[in-house]
Parts: sequence; structure tokens; C-alpha cells
Amino acid sequence: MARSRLGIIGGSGVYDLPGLKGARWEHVPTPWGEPSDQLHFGELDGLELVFLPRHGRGHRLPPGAINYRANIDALKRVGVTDVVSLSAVGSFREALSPGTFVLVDQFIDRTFAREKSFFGPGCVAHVAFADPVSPGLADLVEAAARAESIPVIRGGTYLAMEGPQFSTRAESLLYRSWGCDVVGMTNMPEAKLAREAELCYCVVAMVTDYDCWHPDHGDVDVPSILRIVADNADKARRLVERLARDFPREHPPCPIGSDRALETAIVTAPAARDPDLLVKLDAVAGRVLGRS
Ligand SMILES: CSC[C@H]1O[C@H](OP(=O)(O)O)[C@H](O)[C@@H]1O
Ligand SMILES: Nc1ncnc2[nH]cnc12
Repeated sequence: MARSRLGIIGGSGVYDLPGLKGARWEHVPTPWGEPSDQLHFGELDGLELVFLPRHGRGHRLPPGAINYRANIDALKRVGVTDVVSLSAVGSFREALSPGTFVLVDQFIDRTFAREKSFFGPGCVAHVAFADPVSPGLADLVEAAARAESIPVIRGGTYLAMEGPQFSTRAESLLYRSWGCDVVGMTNMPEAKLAREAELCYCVVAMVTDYDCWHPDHGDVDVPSILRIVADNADKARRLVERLARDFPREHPPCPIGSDRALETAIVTAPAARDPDLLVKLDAVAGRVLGRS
């Protein structure tokens, strides 16, 4: 079994992880371009941890300008085995009130202007994605939340929209009618790329608002989100500290095979593969392409 290294992607309001021992920010170049920021390395209770603020420190990047491929490649490249994605979301359910943490387990991808795969012409791959979240990792996150008395709901569907504008009321009502539970702008293609990189992936969707469907709550805007985000961020940091304390030091095999996703996914015959693309895939697919 490999040594566990926990990756945390911080979303809106979570731009650092105080308390990391031996903390250092380091630039990690990737063949896919620049990650959102330097990576923040350190230890929590002896567990190696790597933090990356998704929008960059100071929230410089809108959802559509985030280089999701570089972010996931960088985490993989430095040995991360498991990624916990901290994400602010709007709620489509009365019961999912602001402050609630939802461990979503499904996604509907309505983004349309983003690079969504490491693969392409010269090396075609189709990973299984029926279950985008790794249940073993979600179990650990749920246990950490409960140990910290943080209200947490297991399961839910996250609608990923392109943004950066919030939804129209018609869209909000449509997503609700589809059975979606929460809405955000960032978990796609992040989740898809994590699977391609054979990383276990889990989202903590932290509710900040009721989007714009709810007759008794005002329509979402940035000030309404910011009122909730700081409190959610404090809880998220507590959750991460507890998670690190209880995290298995040896990475257990993922029960749904997230960590082996490429084993049966690559279709292109070895002789037909593009050598330049194979070089770029060194971190993400080196295990199966024999390059790492
Ligand atoms: C600043 S509110 C809208 C913003 O918040 C969410 O980001 P993240 O998932 O990184 O927490 C949402 O997706 C939007 O990008
Ligand atoms: N209502 C909403 N729509 C999209 N992204 C969000 N992030 C937080 N609240 C949101």
C-alpha cells in the first residue's frame, strides 16, 4: 500500500490552512500550465498534507479561468493520494440550510467552456464515472465532521454551472425539478480530472444560500454568500484537522477503484499513441503507461 498524502482544495473563503507543521508554499510546474497558486505543504498530526486554494490567494480566478488540469496534475505530481474539495454551494432543498455540509455523491455537468480531460487525440481514454466520489474517503470525511459536531448530510447531487453569473430563476427551478440538491461552479471538471488521475475524490459542499428559487429567502448575491462563508470556513478547517488526525497513514485500496481508474480505460493502441502527449501524461498516467 502507498503512503497516504491528503490533498485539500480550498474554495471560496478557504485560502489557507493555518496550523500546518513545517509549512511552506512551493511552485509546482505542470505540463498543463499553471495551477491556481503555489501548493502549501505541511504536516498535520504527522500526516503529509498539501493545500491548494482553487481561486488562488486573494480569489484572483473566476471558476471558468481556473486551470483544473494543472491543479489536479500538480497534486498528483507531488504524491497526493486523496483529494477533499471544499466548495461553497447554493441549496435547492429547504432542509439544506446555510451552514449545512453536504457530502455530495453525484454531479450534473452543465459547464461548457473548460478543458475536461487529460486525454485526447493520440491517447484516448474513457474512465468509468458512474460513482464520481470515493466512498471510503467520504466515510472518513463524514466521521471527521460528526466528531466535530458539524451538521453533515451524506449524499446529494451537485449541479455544476458555467457561471460566473448566478442562475436565472428559471434555471434554478429547472435544476430543482431535476432533483439536484446543490449548485456550484467549480466541481466540474475537477471531479472528472481527479478520476482520470486515479485520485480518490470527495466534496464537502458547504451551503451558503438558497440560490434564487426560495420564496422566503432573498436571491443569492455575493454579500449573502460572504455572510456565511467565514463561519463555514472555520468549520471546514476543524473538519480537516480532525480528518488528518484520524486518516489512515497507508492509503487503503479504494472500494470502487478510483485509484485504479486507468487500468482498463486507455483505448489507443500503443503503436498509435502520440509521444508528446505521453510525456505530458507522466504524472497522471505514468503508472499505467510505464513512465513513473
Ligand atoms: C464567491 S461565491 C461563488 C463561487 O463560490 C463557489 O466556489 P468554490 O466551489 O470554489 O467554493 C462557486 O462555485 C463560485 O465559484
Ligand atoms: N447559488 C450559487 N450558485 C452557484 N454557485 C454558488 N456558490 C455558492 N452559492 C452559489
